Amino acid sequence: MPTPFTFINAAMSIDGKISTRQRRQVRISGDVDFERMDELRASSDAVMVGIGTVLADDPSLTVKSDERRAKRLAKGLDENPVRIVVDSKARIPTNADIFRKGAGKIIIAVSESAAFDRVESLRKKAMVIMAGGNQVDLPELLSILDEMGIHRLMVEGGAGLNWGLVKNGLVDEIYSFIGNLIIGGGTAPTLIDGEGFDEANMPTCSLISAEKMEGGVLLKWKLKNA
Ligand SMILES: NC(=O)C1=CN([C@@H]2O[C@H](COP(=O)(O)OP(=O)(O)OC[C@H]3O[C@@H](n4cnc5c(N)ncnc54)[C@H](O)[C@@H]3O)[C@@H](O)[C@H]2O)C=CC1
Ligand SMILES: Nc1nc(O)c(N)c(N[C@@H]2O[C@H](COP(=O)(O)O)[C@@H](O)[C@H]2O)n1
Repeated sequence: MPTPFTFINAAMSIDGKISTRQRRQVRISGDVDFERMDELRASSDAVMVGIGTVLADDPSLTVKSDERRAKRLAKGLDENPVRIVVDSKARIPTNADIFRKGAGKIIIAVSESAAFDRVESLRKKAMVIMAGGNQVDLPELLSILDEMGIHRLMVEGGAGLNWGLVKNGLVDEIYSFIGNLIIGGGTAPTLIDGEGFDEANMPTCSLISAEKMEGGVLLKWKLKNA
């Protein structure tokens, strides 16, 4: 089944953490990296995050630049890409910023384990896609998205969703900005968490580019099996 071209974009510390041990957001990127991220959002059909990121950071996932939103409108697109939250148990608060800020389509992907009344209240706010039994079935979700015309998918974390996608071989490229700080903490989320790969199954990548940026470095990787 075809799936979209899917890339993860994230910012991490020197030691590979993407937030603090309390899951508090850290400003790792500088203005240049935030502009690059905004351009990636504007050029994508959809932007996806996990429910952990929504509960921790309450992102709006909107395109921030007026000019980029205007360019999308001029092309006949919505001003924001489709915003997608992977939320097996339909835990997203109905007053989350994603519902309150920015125009455009919103998709909440849930599983059969989500409570019926939660799903019904979300249907008033967004399109709901049900895929999977206990957890969202990511291969099924991505093939549904592809059928819907979403062919370029930007994933903005967090650590658990990144793992689920990489584990299932659904990621084509990973872009990570490594900022010049150390967060530390054995329980702080890293770029990819989950249970981890056995040595025999670890995916390998080829380096697309390495660029010095704002005291840090932007690495772009292509997954070899993609
Ligand atoms: N520095 C950066 O670039 C970014 C940092 N973050 C940070 O990441 C942290 C959130 O990461 P996590 O807690 O790991 O949450 P997450 O955003 O990765 O969401 C994980 C949740 O997604 C749901 N899910 C449903 N189906 C799944 C599947 N098949 N596979 C995996 N997950 C599935 C599960 O409920 C799971 O707990 C926050 O602290 C946030 O600040 C998030 C985005 C970007
Ligand atoms: N790329 C990047 N750099 C950082 O330094 C960050 N702290 C984050 N965090 C993620 O950015 C998203 C913010 O979205 P909105 O501005 O609310 O649209 C959110 O997903 C954070 O986790 N990213």
